[in-house]
Amino acid sequence: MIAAKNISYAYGTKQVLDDVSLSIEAGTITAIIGPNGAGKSTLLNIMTGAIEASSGSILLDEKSLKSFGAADLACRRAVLPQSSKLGFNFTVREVVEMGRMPHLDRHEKDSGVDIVGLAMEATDISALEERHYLTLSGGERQRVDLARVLAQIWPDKESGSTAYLFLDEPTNNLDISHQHAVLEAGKKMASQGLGVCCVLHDLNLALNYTDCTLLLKQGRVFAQGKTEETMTRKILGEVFGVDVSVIEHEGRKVIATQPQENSI
Ligand SMILES: Nc1ncnc2c1ncn2[C@@H]1O[C@H](COP(=O)(O)OP(=O)(O)OP(=O)(O)O)[C@@H](O)[C@H]1O
Repeated sequence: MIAAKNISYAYGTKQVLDDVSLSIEAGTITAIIGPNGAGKSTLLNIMTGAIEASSGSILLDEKSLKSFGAADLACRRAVLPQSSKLGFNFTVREVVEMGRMPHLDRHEKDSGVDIVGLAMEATDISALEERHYLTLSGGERQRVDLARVLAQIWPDKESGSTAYLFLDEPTNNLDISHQHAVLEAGKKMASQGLGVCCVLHDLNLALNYTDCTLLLKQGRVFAQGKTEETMTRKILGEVFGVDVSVIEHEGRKVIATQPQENSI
């Protein structure tokens, strides 16, 4: 389990997280949702060790995240940031291969499994393998970045330890079919034992694909628990200031929204 315990954080004098706790369990997919500026990305950055909390702690298998070296941590958790910072013109395969770099000096046994190829298949980019990353569209780049982080923590039965996947708005720039494909890939990784945590703005994707949800409002936990129990008309209405209906349609739950008067 990776757990954030009583996390608070301020940028200078601006308090953006206040006493937030969240556990990501192996085999589950968790959504972090909330309005713009609620602190979702900041929480993700703290949980992955990119920034340090002002107070509180992050525990990975009950040990402080700070006690893990960079190489060990890279094999235990992968992070898809909101936007890629890759500036060099590598090919798609080279970018995805970068995800395997943390494993190279761990004397990884050559199992004959082409993890890079599998990660490309999972994100539907195999046909782009030889293309140069900087020539791709925004959505294609997003899928290549996802393949790179999937390759980084691809389920490995022999390692014996759980890995965690953190995705910050992974459906940005993606068409509807690839949005579902990304969440399917996340669910599949969870079903293979990983713990997955995604910041999502699309409430329908969160409702239909995730097991647990944390709703943040102005840096505080407004609600958390099983997705079907937290993503209710009342709670979503209070968090987002919109009128929400949760309806069943052909076996799926659908969230329909309309603005409340003076909602912003
Ligand atoms: N480097 C920074 N310096 C100062 N304030 C920051 C910095 N980064 C983020 N903030 C502020 O912290 C608050 C939380 O930001 P954060 O990016 O965590 O929100 P978010 O919930 O992920 O928002 P969004 O849905 O818009 O991506 C916002 O008010 C933001 O303006």
